[in-house]
Amino acid sequence: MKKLIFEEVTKTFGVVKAIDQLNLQITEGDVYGLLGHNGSGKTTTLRLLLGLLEPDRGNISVYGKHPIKDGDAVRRICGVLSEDVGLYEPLSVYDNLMYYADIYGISPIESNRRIDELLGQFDLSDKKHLPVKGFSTGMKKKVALIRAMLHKPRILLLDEPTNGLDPVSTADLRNMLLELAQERGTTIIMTTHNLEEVQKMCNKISILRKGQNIFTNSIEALKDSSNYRAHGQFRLEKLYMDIEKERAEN
Ligand SMILES: Nc1ncnc2c1ncn2[C@@H]1O[C@H](COP(=O)(O)OP(=O)(O)OP(=O)(O)O)[C@@H](O)[C@H]1O
Repeated sequence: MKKLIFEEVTKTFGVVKAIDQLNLQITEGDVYGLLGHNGSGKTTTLRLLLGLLEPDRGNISVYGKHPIKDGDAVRRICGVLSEDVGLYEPLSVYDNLMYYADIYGISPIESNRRIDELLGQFDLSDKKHLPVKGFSTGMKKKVALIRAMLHKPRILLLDEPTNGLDPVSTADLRNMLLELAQERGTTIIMTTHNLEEVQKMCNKISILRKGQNIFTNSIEALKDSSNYRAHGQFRLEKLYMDIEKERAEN
């Protein structure tokens, strides 16, 4: 099994230590939730993984590749949904997607096939030729998700993927991502504050605090533990609150 590995990684911005001796291991096919308060280092972790930032210390390996030295190769196997969706607003959905398909080096025939397939899955087929400008937040997010998936990446990095999506779209996205992980072995790493969704979607989580990994476990193991139950059911929210409270007291 291929792995994404962070070993004792540190990244500072001036006096701010955004990532502090971070250790993380993510296995191919994991649907991995990166949790933590605002400013705990989640987005910085994703940017380091993509080679968009260089660590001050420590090692990062993405399926055996170095994000800085092998930056292009790493970014080719990654699909990214960033917090700011970054679409060209005056262009249509189709033109936005074709622009990126071309950057990814996908042939026009394959691009058209893939765009139609994904637009269908995201229930956006009838919006194909409309400019993105008038779209709702959730619709723009869907277009950005399609863009991230166009080149069938082996790793999907999703910053707050369900933010702005309605419940039906959230459930559709969850099913689509789980299918990708289970059938294609796509690794999915998501940062989110939506703990209920993490509990439904992820098989493993880490909680970051001040740039450190303060807790890692599988959802399966957590469900078996009796410590984090409310009304007899496992509640990730309870675990999160307990851990944050414990840390704040120490
Ligand atoms: N380019 C930058 N320049 C200066 N400081 C930065 C930069 N990027 C991140 N930081 C700082 O690093 C810390 C971690 O930020 P990061 O964006 O990784 O947190 P986060 O966990 O993603 O937060 P959120 O949940 O709010 O998105 C914060 O203190 C932030 O202010």
